[in-house]
Amino acid sequence: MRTWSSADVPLLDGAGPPLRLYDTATERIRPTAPGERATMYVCGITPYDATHLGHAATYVTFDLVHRLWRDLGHDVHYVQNVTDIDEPLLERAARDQDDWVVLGMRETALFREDMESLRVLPPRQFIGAVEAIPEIAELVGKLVASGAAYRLDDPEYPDVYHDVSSTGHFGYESNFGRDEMIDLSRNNGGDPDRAGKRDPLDPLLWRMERPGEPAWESDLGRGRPGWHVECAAIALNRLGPQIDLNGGGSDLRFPHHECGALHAESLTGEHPFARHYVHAGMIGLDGQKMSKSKGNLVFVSKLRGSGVDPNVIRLALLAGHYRTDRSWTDELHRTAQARLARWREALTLDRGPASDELIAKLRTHLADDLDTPGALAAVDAWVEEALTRRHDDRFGPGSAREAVDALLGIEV
Ligand SMILES: Nc1ncnc2c1ncn2[C@@H]1O[C@H](COS(=O)(=O)NC(=O)[C@@H](N)CS)[C@@H](O)[C@H]1O
Ligand SMILES: [Zn+2]
Repeated sequence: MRTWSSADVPLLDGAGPPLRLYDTATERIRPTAPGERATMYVCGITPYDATHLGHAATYVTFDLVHRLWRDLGHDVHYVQNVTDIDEPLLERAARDQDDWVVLGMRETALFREDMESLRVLPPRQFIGAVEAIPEIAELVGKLVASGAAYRLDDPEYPDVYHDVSSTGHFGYESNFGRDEMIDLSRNNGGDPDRAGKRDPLDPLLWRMERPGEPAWESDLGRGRPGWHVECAAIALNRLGPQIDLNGGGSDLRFPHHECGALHAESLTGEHPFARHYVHAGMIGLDGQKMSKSKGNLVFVSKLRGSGVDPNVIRLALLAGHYRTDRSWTDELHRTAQARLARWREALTLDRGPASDELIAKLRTHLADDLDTPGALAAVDAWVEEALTRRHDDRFGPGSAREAVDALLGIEV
């Protein structure tokens, strides 16, 4: 699937400290120690109701990781999927008498536009679940052959499930207790109550064809893949058996990333699948999580259509820490608007304070688990200095502007 076009990223002199991030599995902030090549798999959208501000906040978060790893000189291999076949998509298409393929394409096109406007750098590969079905089916076939996966003895729909005991590590990624996992599975597309499963938590790998549902030929029989295995296959086949970072919003902590790790580790025998599992907090609207089911969505495209500068949207989302559940409010929007205007005034001066201290502070704050509040405050301080006292460093404003662009993705 076509990815989107990239904003230019200014190259800055020098380098900052290694990027340290909170890892859900080890429950600690640890250095991300990628080699020359840094590998990152971030779960993409299910293409309907795209792109709301929750999606935007999560993709901007991982854009910061992408930009920081580049600033540290790594070759970043970033892969993202599109879940262009799944229950929720089929349901939405049915509700709107839409063709599910057309709906997916339309929303994916809008998502690309929104990502470009927010200056989110594109993944190197942007892969749809449908186009990946052959490789997903192949992975499931290997799990069946290894005995880690099994067929339900349901004569009508002998679906294929993954035995969660097959790696001996199930639960390490999310650190949730069993009851909580059962609950989350039930509320996030799982089927813990289905009769015949070895363990209620066993995730679906392959769903045999149901009347009226899209289905694809495979050695497993006509059907379609489960949700989690699509991300395991797409990541493994492009990034290798172990990756530096598997990311998404915190609602993917369980079951999605736990089951993805199960599928990957069961196939490769390598543990952990990802050295960092990174989860971004939920964006709400006036205190309620922004979600498709609640219908309280604020769309990037609507804000853009009403003349809001995407840099304002990005700056507003950066004002809170990425792991904090937070709300989009008018106050947040207005504050970002004023902040961007003030930054623009100072960063376009032809003389101002020197920038090297600011650049060092930006790198240090962002390397500390993406401390964007600290980073924005550092820019505020430089801007105040530039607008209230005389400085005559000819290169200060220009190089500060390049750093704000390269590291925060904000273009003034
Ligand atoms: N309110 C929200 N705040 C922050 N992130 C959100 C919010 N809602 C969804 N997300 C994140 O946005 C990304 C896309 O969400 S999604 O469209 O529902 N799609 C999926 O979760 C799957 N296609 C992942 S394979 C996910 O990382 C999800 O965790
Ligand atoms: Zn995913």
